[in-house]
Amino acid sequence: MLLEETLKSCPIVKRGKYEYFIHPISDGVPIVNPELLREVAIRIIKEVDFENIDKMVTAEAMGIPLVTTLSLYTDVPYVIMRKREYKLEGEIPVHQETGYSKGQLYLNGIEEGDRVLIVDDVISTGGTMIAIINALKRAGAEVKDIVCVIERGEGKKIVEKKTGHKIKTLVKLDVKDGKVMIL
Ligand SMILES: O=P(O)(O)OC[C@H]1O[C@H](OP(=O)(O)OP(=O)(O)O)[C@H](O)[C@@H]1O
Ligand code: HPA
Repeated sequence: MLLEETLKSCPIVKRGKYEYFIHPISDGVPIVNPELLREVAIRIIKEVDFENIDKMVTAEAMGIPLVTTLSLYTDVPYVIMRKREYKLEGEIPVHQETGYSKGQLYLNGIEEGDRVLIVDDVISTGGTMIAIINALKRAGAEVKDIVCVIERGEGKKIVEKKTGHKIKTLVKLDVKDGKVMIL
C-alpha cells in the first residue's frame, strides 16, 4: 500500500534528540498526492462507524487535510484545535507537549454530549492525544473513537492506559539508524 511504501523511503532529520521522519501525511512535504490521501481516508473510513459520530476533532496542523478529506466523504463536520487563542466564549485551553515541542492548544465548537471521533496524523509520545482528550472531557463530549494514521514509540499504549480509550492506527513504525522501519 502507498502509505507503507512512501514511509519506507522518507527522510529523517534531528529535532534536538528526536529523530523526526518527514512524510506527506505528517508534514505536507515534499508533496501530497491525492492517491495517498484517498487511500488513507478510505482506510480510516473502514475502521470507524461514522453513523455514530457528530463531529471530528483534530489538532493543527497536519490533522487538517485528513479531516477535510474525511468530511467530504462522510458529511461529518470537524473542529480544529488551534495553536492560536481566539478568546471565544467557552474556549478551552490545554497544554500540549510532543517529543520536540511544548505549547497550548485551544478547543472551540464542541458542545456537551457531542459524539466525537478524534483524528490525527501521528501518535508518538502521546502528549498531543492527552491534550485533545482532556479538552474534550472538559467540554463534556463523548469520545466515540480515535484514529491516528501513523504510530511510533510508546504513546499509543501510554494514552490507552491513562485514559481507557482504545486508539486505532493504520501503520506502526520505528525510526532506527536514520531509517523508517515498518513494524
Ligand atoms: O504523540 P506526540 O508526541 O504528541 O506527537 C504527535 C503530534 O505531533 C505532530 O504535531 P505537531 O504539534 O508537531 O504539529 P504539526 O501538525 O503542525 O506538525 C502530529 O501532527 C501530532 O499531532
Ligand atoms: O517523527 C515525526 N514526523 C512527523 N510528525 C511527527 N509527529 C510526531 N513525531 C513525528
